[in-house]
Amino acid sequence: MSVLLDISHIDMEFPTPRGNFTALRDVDLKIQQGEFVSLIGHSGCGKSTVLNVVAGLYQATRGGVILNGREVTEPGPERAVVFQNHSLLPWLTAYENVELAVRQVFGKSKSKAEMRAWIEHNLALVHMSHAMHKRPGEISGGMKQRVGIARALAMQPQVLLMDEPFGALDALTRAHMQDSLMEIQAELRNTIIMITHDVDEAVLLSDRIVMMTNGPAATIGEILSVELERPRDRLALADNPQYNQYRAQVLKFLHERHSKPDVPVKKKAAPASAHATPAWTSGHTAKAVGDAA
Ligand SMILES: Nc1ncnc2c1ncn2[C@@H]1O[C@H](COP(=O)(O)OP(=O)(O)OP(=O)(O)O)[C@@H](O)[C@H]1O
Repeated sequence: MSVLLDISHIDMEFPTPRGNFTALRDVDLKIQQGEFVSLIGHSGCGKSTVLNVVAGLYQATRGGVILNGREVTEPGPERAVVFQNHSLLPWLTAYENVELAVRQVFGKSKSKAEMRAWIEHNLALVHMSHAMHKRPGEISGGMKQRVGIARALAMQPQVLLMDEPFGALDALTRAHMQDSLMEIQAELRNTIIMITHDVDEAVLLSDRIVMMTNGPAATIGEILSVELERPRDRLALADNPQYNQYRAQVLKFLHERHSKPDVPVKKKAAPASAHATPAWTSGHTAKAVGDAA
């Protein structure tokens, strides 16, 4: 396997009224084609910042990102993003929401019939064929998130970036979505970077778990390779000693070596320099974070 994505020695500083705040220091990570990588760490450590730099929404202060030999300087459809909260257009059906993205990417290269087949194929992948003509207001939260994932997949991105994609879902729906994502990844061999706070989710889904230290100047503390056979079955894994050992390793990192006292939570504002969220991102970036600044 070859390196698809090279996150090379990234520093990220944000200007604040009290001077520059260093969110990331020397984050360095090489990701292979077809790998599933999770980022885990305490709230406010800088996971979303890493993802936003890869998405091209932020420019790193130092270092950079190379995708397939080309430097990332702005957002692009080869890096589709799925955020925690879907951002479907409420007046369009599920089909039309996916169609919008497909037209942007394939409007010139696919015929109308090819586009229709492609949209239907991607909605089928996330088990949404039965509800593709419904509007977001008529479907559940999990279904909306499925449509967001279908929309991202339909762009055939080289990398799928997921920022807590299942964080807003109830436990059962979340488990279904995790299973669907594993099935899709087994079929398409997508390269995925996913932020999660959920240790079980990280171990279940990942090839590698990247554990981040607390900020300011957060960096990669440890990387755990998860060598559990695929396909993975959540019920069978519950009694698997290796699974439980991986789980314990991540918990130890988070709660012993890099524990964090509770901090007040405040809303994060997008910096003036950040690019506007483009149509190929799903959901929104503004969410509560522990502010270490
Ligand atoms: N636009 C910004 N301007 C100033 N500071 C920012 C900005 N975006 C993030 N930060 C700060 O950078 C640090 C990392 O934030 P980030 O959102 O990347 O953390 P996170 O690990 O994704 O958090 P969470 O798990 O809560 O989503 C935090 O201290 C945050 O307050």
